[in-house]
Amino acid sequence: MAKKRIYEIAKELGIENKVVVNKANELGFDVKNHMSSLEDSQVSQLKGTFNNPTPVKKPAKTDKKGGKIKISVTSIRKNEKNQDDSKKERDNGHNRNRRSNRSRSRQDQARQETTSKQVPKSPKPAAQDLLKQLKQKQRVDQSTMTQPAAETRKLDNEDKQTPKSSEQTKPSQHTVKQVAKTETGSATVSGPKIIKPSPARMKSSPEVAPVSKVEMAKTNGGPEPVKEDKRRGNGHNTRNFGKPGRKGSNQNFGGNNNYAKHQDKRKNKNKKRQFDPIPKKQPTQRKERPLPDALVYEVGMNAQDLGKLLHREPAEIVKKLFMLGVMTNQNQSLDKDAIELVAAEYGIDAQEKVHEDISDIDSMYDKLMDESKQSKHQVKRPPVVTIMGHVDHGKTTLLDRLRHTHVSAHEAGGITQKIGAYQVRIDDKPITFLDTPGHAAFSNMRERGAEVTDIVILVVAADDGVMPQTIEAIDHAKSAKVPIIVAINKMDAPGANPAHVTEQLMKYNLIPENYGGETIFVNISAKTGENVDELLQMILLQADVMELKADPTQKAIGTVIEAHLSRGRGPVADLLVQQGTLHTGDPIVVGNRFGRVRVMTNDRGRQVEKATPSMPVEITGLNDVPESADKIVVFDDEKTARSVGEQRAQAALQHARENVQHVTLDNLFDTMKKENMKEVGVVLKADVQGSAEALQQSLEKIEVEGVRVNIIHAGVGAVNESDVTLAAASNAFIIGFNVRPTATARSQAEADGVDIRLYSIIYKAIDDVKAAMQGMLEPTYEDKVVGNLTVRETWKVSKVGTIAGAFVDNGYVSRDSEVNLIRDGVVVYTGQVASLKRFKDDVKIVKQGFDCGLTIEGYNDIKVGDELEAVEQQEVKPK
Ligand SMILES: Nc1nc2c(ncn2[C@@H]2O[C@H](COP(=O)(O)OP(=O)(O)OP(=O)(O)O)[C@@H](O)[C@H]2O)c(=O)[nH]1
Repeated sequence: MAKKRIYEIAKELGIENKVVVNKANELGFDVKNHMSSLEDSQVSQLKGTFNNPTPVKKPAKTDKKGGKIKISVTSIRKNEKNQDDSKKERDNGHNRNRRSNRSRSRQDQARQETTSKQVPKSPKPAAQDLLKQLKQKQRVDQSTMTQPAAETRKLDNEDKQTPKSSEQTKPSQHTVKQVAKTETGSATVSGPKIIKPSPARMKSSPEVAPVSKVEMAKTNGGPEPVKEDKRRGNGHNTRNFGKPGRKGSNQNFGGNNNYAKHQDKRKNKNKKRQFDPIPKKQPTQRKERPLPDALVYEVGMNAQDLGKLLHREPAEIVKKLFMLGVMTNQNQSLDKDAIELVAAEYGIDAQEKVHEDISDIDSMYDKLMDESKQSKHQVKRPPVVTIMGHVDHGKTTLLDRLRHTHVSAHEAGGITQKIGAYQVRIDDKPITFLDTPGHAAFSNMRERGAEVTDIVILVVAADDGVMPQTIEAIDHAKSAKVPIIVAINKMDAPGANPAHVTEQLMKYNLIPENYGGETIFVNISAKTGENVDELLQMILLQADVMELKADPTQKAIGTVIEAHLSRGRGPVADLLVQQGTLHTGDPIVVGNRFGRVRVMTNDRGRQVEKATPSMPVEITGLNDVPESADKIVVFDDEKTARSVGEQRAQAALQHARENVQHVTLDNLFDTMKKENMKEVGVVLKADVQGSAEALQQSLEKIEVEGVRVNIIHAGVGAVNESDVTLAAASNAFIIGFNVRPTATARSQAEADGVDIRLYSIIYKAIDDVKAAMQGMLEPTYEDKVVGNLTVRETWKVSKVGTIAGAFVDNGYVSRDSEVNLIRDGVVVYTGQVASLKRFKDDVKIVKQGFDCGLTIEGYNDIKVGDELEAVEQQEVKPK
């Protein structure tokens, strides 16, 4: 048999180590401390010296006050814990607890020694009674136990009867513990106090509940009862509970019953986990959603983005890319090739999503226009007509006639609201006329990208024929590829010669049908209304040929014809709906403005709820006045419309700032006042250094009302691009003295709006700058020959004088022109044009290739063959 150490013997005897050591020494054994070991025979001898060979029952504690002895289960458990944990304590080195145990043992022993002298070695009657009660209760509990639990209990008791060391018997840790508890429990029953043996406490007491609920449940084969760990954290330091190696200082191993309970619970819990009959819930299998038909991607997406689109895990995408030779992680942006590889790997198409700039309403307009042209919902729409022609040929008269006869005649009360366009009805078919005659309006609209006109009506006066502006109108219409209907007007006039006009027009490739051409000619009188209906019919015919269609189902797009600010109604825009249908309340962006269609009025002044294609309407509800030719696009919501409008307005403002007008000598005075300038910037270039310096000194001396000249740069040589760039950036102008700008500098200056002034006399430059700063710079004018004429005929008319019948060889002559009369190469006379006529009508201007009749103020000696130079004064900038 192995040797036994003193402390083991002491433990068995329930005596303090020191006492045993002393006794061993008394017996002559070689014992130094509690760690000293003894032979088996020595142990028996030593044990024999103690009167009580069985473990000593400690005397019950006497209550100081009443002398009443209380035995608590807690105390019992504390003691058994002391016993049970002593080994653990050794290992764990919890000296503090050990010290406390030792001191407690010392006290107990001292008490025992005293008590052994005074009282018999048995528990006090009161304590015995209590124990009895306790045991009785336990028996009751035991009898109520389930059969398997009782069996377990029985087994346990059997174990108790055949005590074994914990090392030898290890059927299960729990059982060992229970056995240990049972052994020590009987020895240390007389422990400290407990007030009330609660069932919970009894449960963990070795005598009361050797079998835990867990075990009971296990034996039953049923599921473990729900753990009653409700008190967890109640009065405990829950942080450190049950964490081996992290025992907090507040954990009292020696006497903390709660800790023991907790340990039990933990063990039970672990066992429960180990033997839980309920199978663990399997992780739910993730159902894979089907792949999309196509991968609509944007360059720069990462594996996570693609995972979302493809309904796949990002890791799977990364893996796929890895297999394809693309090393990436989930967050790394992927290029087009990598994304398309992934799509191909999944066997689906890849479509790149092109980012659409919603603020680019011009592109949106074009896109919607194209879409509507492809639409299946297209229906016939009214034609949009512009009337063009030479001055005084009757455009306004025709428009007035149409408006009054064909609009007001059908509407009671006539036109109440004049808007920039109106609809005329013939046989109940509407025609939209733009109410702005002349090619200027047409070309202005075109210049801004607005092509709203379907048909041009070219008005030519039958008594005048083709005139310069007629030709211009033809050119404009042709370049816009808009078909022309010729209306030969003034058929009622005495000198009307439609055949002549037709002949003239044929030169411009406008060939009437009866001459084998395709152009429609209608002879009308805007004044009398003759054939005006026929003209309208011809417009409808032309429209039919053109198959003008639109899709009224889509969102409206249109163009502003005119806009103004109304005092009562705010910004008002006259617009033409070109495709789709515009509804009241639609959120819109118009050019750089935005809003919601508040009130919509048609060309007859009636409020309407919707406007269909080719319908001119007036709308209110915009945040500001738009410009003519601005595009209109409808948005889904007002918020987007607002943000787009604001974005566009901001961009326009930025653009305007970039194109800010630079200071020039001409605007210097105004700019100084407006911008509160303190100095005038000048870039100075001269032929020689001396001139540059002289000019610089003179200019820097100029001071007008506290404003001085600041020479930003002075140098020698031609004005070059960098001078222009510098001047543009510094809002300065350039003075060149005896130098010229280079060709590129000149064009750049024009583009940037930089003023270049060239001088060859110093004082002239200084005077000009001074005068400009004082706002007294006079513009320079120069006589310029604008046309050359040859006198072909002369008439002498009384009271009028001599009328020269002249032909304009080149350029033009106007009513404001001055003429030089040249005879045999000599300027004989210079005077103002007194009157200018074409046939019988006064005209403002006669251009190259036309005859005219003119008189010269104060000069009648005009002869056939005389040459006339038409001269006009034009403002010139020094070169
Ligand atoms: N006899 C006659 N005179 C006409 C006819 N149509 C217009 N006129 C006259 O021609 C002149 C000019 O007519 P407008 O309608 O002002 O001509 P316009 O082309 O609009 O002229 P601008 O506005 O200057 O471009 C006016 O005196 C009209 O009365 C017509 O059919 N017969």
